[in-house]
Amino acid sequence: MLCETATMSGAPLISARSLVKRFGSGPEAFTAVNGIDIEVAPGEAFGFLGPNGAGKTSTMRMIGCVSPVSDGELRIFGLDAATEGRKIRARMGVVPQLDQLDNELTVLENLVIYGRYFDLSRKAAAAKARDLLEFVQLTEKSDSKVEPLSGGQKRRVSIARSLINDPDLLLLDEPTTGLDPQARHVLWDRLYQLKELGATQVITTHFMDEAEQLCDRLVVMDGGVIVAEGSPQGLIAEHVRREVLEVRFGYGRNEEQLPRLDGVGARIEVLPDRLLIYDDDGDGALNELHRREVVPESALVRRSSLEDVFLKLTGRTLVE
Ligand SMILES: Nc1ncnc2c1ncn2[C@@H]1O[C@H](COP(=O)(O)OP(=O)(O)OP(=O)(O)O)[C@@H](O)[C@H]1O
Repeated sequence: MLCETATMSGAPLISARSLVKRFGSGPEAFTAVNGIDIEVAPGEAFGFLGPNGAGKTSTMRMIGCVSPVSDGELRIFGLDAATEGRKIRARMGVVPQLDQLDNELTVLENLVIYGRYFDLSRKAAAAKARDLLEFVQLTEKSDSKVEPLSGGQKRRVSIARSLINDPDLLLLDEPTTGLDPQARHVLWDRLYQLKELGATQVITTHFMDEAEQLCDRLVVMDGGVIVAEGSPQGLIAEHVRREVLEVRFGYGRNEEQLPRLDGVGARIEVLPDRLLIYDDDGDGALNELHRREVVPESALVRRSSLEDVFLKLTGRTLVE
């Protein structure tokens, strides 16, 4: 097995209480994470979803024990992150937002050298590295330099590298940012496979589809605080209706349609480029538009998503 999750009699793997990250001091101080509480159970895929600047990376860096906690308590594997960072880091795998691979070395060498940091013998590190490259489907690139690899391949090397110490916890910061759709799907597949093998994953993302695909449970962050928490489907059921009818009447001309739409759907959200009409029966809402002889430029019924949850909770879209 690639990852064996620590089972600690049901104790959370990560537990944060009133966690704060402050940058600077005095009147110049900026609070990036403002008193969040989280718990991550062994085997869980846990996500931080939020727009740029929400505080996801700052939180992740505290969990990764590379950025000190400013206030509150953070325990990982039952250990205090403030004092036991070294022990915690030894049991974690980290895939940072930007790949930190050595372009001059081969793919295999990158993994072997990393394994040496964890006191693996060269032979053991090489054997482990080969297993991991097979897992991320890059065996044929083992002896290639990293430099010419595609973004998706580099990401997979980073994932393989993060697993070299058989981590009990894997931290993935924006794992698919900058990748094309096909590379994203390959990566999702590998992460899903890891989860099946029992790995505990903490993922930050500003892609709602990624959060829906990968996370068992997530917190939605905005402005350094948690605005919602639950499973992707649970959050959608709690905060928005099952379906959305998206209609466009022309940029900037959507709001003026509202009087004609009174009573259509359960709730209407106005965006500059479209109206979102939430209802458990999107086709029913569309039929009602037809009955009223309201003819938009375009109309589309889709399933509600985490993007809709975010919009409802903050009044903003995730990617603005
Ligand atoms: N070293 C730092 N010094 C001062 N401010 C910082 C520092 N690092 C982050 N910040 C600020 O803290 C806030 C949260 O940043 P953070 O990187 O945690 O957000 P994020 O949710 O990960 O966003 P992104 O999706 O862009 O990575 C931002 O306003 C950012 O400018």
